[in-house]
Amino acid sequence: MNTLPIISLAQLKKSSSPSGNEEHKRLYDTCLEHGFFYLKDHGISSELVQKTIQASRNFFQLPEETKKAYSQDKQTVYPNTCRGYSPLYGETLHEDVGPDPKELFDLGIERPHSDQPFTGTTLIPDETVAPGFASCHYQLQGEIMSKVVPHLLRGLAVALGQKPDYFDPYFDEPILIHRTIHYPPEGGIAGKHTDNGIFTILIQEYFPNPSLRVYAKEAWIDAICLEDAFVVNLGDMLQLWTNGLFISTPHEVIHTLAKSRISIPFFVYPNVNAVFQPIGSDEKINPTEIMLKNFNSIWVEKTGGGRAKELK
Ligand SMILES: O=C(O)CCC(=O)C(=O)O
Ligand SMILES: [Fe+2]
Repeated sequence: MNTLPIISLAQLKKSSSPSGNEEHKRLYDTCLEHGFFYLKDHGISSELVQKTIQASRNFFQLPEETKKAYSQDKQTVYPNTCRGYSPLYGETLHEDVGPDPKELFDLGIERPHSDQPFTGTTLIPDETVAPGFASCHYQLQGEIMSKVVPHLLRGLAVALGQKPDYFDPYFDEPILIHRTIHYPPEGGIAGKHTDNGIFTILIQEYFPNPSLRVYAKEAWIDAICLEDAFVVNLGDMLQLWTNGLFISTPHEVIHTLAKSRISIPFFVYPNVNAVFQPIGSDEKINPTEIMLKNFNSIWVEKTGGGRAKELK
């Protein structure tokens, strides 16, 4: 059966040599060929993951008017479509599929408001309204951003033949879209798309049958659930940064099971005012401009996410 590769974060962290180890070589090949992999040995407890999935499930079971008190239009961060609750048929990831039957809540890294996009606080239900929702999510976010993201960035830098700290200056205050999604039973969908950022760390609720599938090596591959492993997929911005070497892979969710499904993707982007030059080019790229265009395409024009327009 065609499956996605498994990469060990602990092995990536072990390397003492500047050119990396066998795991970095496997990561390099994986990023070239699949752009999608499982990440194991990430150091985040499954108890915290399970608690956060359950807290999400409880939030989505609240009455619609309770959830709508935290809608995107109540949020104060610019653009307000990057935070808060979006009901069923809110997001369009592929124009032909149309608005997705799924509901979601977006969090970010809590920072004081500024005139920069994607920067500020989230209006999120407190413990009395949704017990454990904010607290579990922010604890998980803290762990993902300290135990996983910096080490994965370093692993990718070494795999690319760069110094381990190559990406560090661009990610000291990264932008994060931290999302939890609820797919209804027998018909939850996320339309075909690519992710727009550097990479996405995806936690999917465990089910014996897969709902996420990935188009790699000219075939659709099921991203089956592997217990205790996260899914990582590379985004368009890393594809651009590496001049097309590392690939951002199309994927979609078709959830047909009788129980609804929770997933928790963390979409990682560089600092809001970062400017990077794709490897081997003089071009200067502002990631925030790319992000704003993507948000406009998804939420305003409703023409899809990432490179969805190229995917028929
Ligand atoms: O829910 C999933 O498994 C994947 C969701 C996804 O690809 C996305 O929101 O970008
Ligand atoms: Fe995605």
